[in-house]
Amino acid sequence: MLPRRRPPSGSGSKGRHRPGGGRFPPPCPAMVRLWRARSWGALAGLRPRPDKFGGVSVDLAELRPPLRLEQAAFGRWLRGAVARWREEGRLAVWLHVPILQSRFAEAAASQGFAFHHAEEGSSTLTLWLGEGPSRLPGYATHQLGVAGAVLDESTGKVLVVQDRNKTLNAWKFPGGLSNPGEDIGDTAVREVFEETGIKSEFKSILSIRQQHQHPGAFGKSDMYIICRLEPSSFNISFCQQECLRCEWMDLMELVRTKDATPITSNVAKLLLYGYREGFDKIDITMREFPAVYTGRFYKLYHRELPESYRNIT
Ligand SMILES: NC(=O)C1=CN([C@@H]2O[C@H](COP(=O)(O)OP(=O)(O)OC[C@H]3O[C@@H](n4cnc5c(N)ncnc54)[C@H](O)[C@@H]3O)[C@@H](O)[C@H]2O)C=CC1
Ligand SMILES: [Mg+2]
Repeated sequence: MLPRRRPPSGSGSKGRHRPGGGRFPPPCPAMVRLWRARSWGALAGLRPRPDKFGGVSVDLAELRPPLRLEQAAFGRWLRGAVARWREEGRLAVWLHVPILQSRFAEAAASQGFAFHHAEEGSSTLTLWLGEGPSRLPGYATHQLGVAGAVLDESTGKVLVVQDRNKTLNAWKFPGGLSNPGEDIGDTAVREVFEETGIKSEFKSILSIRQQHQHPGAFGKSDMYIICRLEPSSFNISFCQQECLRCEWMDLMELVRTKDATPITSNVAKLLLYGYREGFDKIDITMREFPAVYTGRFYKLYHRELPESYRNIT
């Protein structure tokens, strides 16, 4: 059960008597609102936090015992809190619900909240309180897959695989899904190693494909990047679970074969062009810069920029 809500001090029109006999003047409405905002949170152990966009965020992981809070009691608390935030002109409510408290998501949904996203241990629901349709940003829109076109320049051969779990056995570059927080080049190198046993180094990005409503991305959009990699080992030891075949194939043969996915054929032609005429014709290279706000570094991918242009101030 939620502890009962106490009326704010000074509620009612006359103020109240103190034990010492003195009288408080009735607090101004702003003070009452502030008090209510604090005590509504405190009552449940919650600390609703305003954000810089005019919203308020509530994390149910902060709920203090009794943990066996009834759904109905939570629903009453939420209804009152939302009414107050609406009065205050808040634009949105973000409600973070630990997975074991999911019964509260049902209570929130019945008051108009909808899922924004879910991670392993919690879900986040939102309610838009502003005018017109919600302007809240959505969650992740794409998944990212990265493959490596590993070219052995001394032989003109490129590393290709056929997936085991596909109905069509077409040649493609080894690759797979990026891990959270993983750099593009690191995904390419890792996936190539996991699937083929070949070690390699990231050189550049060759192509980016964007495909919407991708079945393998749970209906979300799929971004598929193919990188150019340089091999540093050559003995294939491929993953039997993921791959049916794996080999070093002559680049010209890959360009000509009918047994390759269209994207593989196109990128093979691009790679052949770079191999013959210079990789600077095809490479989207990477430079690293310090990020201004976070104190971290980011990677910027772009076509080669001549020194004379880089140094323009
Ligand atoms: N046109 C092309 O050459 C191809 C491009 N791609 C792109 O590559 C990326 C993904 O590469 P992958 O090699 O598929 O990823 P991946 O190398 O990370 O492997 C994903 C693994 O998850 C397994 N898997 C997928 N769905 C599953 C499910 N529902 N239940 C259990 N296991 C499941 C797969 O069998 C596979 O072993 C995507 O961006 C995709 O668009 C994938 C295949 C062909
Ligand atoms: Mg794969």
